[in-house]
Amino acid sequence: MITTTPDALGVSGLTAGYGRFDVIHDISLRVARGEAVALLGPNGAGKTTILRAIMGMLRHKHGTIRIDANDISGLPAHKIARGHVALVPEGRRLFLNQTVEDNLRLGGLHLRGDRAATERLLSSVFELFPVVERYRTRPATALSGGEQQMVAIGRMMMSDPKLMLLDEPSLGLAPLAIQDMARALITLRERGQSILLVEQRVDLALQVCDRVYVVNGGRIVRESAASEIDAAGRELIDAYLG
Ligand SMILES: Nc1ncnc2c1ncn2[C@@H]1O[C@H](COP(=O)(O)OP(=O)(O)OP(=O)(O)O)[C@@H](O)[C@H]1O
Repeated sequence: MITTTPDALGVSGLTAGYGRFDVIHDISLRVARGEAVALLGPNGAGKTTILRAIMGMLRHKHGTIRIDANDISGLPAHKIARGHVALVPEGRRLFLNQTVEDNLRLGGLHLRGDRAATERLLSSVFELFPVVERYRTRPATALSGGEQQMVAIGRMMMSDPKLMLLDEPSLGLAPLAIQDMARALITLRERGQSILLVEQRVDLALQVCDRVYVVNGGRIVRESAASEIDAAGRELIDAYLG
């Protein structure tokens, strides 16, 4: 008997927008289990809107969203966040006056005090980001942008999600911090984490991801395996990104 593993994410025919205006149209995409996939596209293309619709933060008009074969299309955002999907939003949104550790523990609230599970997840964050462990008692505001991004990714890891969504994690970071973050994402993927990454930096997306979708004008206009993107393909993507 052939058994197929369900995709971590399957989006089909998704149309959504703000008020009466549709911003994304008939979006279909998938992230296989353990795969890292990028959404590339210019400003205003609709990438963040796709992430918001997946998270249930935005009601969609048409289409279905499946996580691990479960249809989550109608679920409210707080149910989708609970163990299904975690989002690192653009700008990170940490509680800057709280300690690094408190920010991380907030990501594990759904564990409802299960100490063993919380400590296991905290250890895996500290293993990936030793600097986060070193600064665990400091207020988040005392950390650099790159370190704060690590805390934001760590907070997402604390919810042990089936799928991680990241919205432009490289934004505003220095080149060295971007490289650190890329390495962390590659390690997460190697650990089997499924990832959907919104990026404007094509080099970062190709370094981290197995596949890319190009979004333009609210539609998917191209899909490629990262390994198949040669110089000409790269030029085409750069042209879309302006
Ligand atoms: N809350 C909102 N209300 C109305 N329109 C919105 C809202 N948020 C975004 N839009 C519009 O939806 C379109 C897509 O925006 P979106 O943020 O999804 O694009 P993006 O590809 O993520 O771009 P960026 O890289 O600039 O974040 C834009 O035209 C934007 O002006």
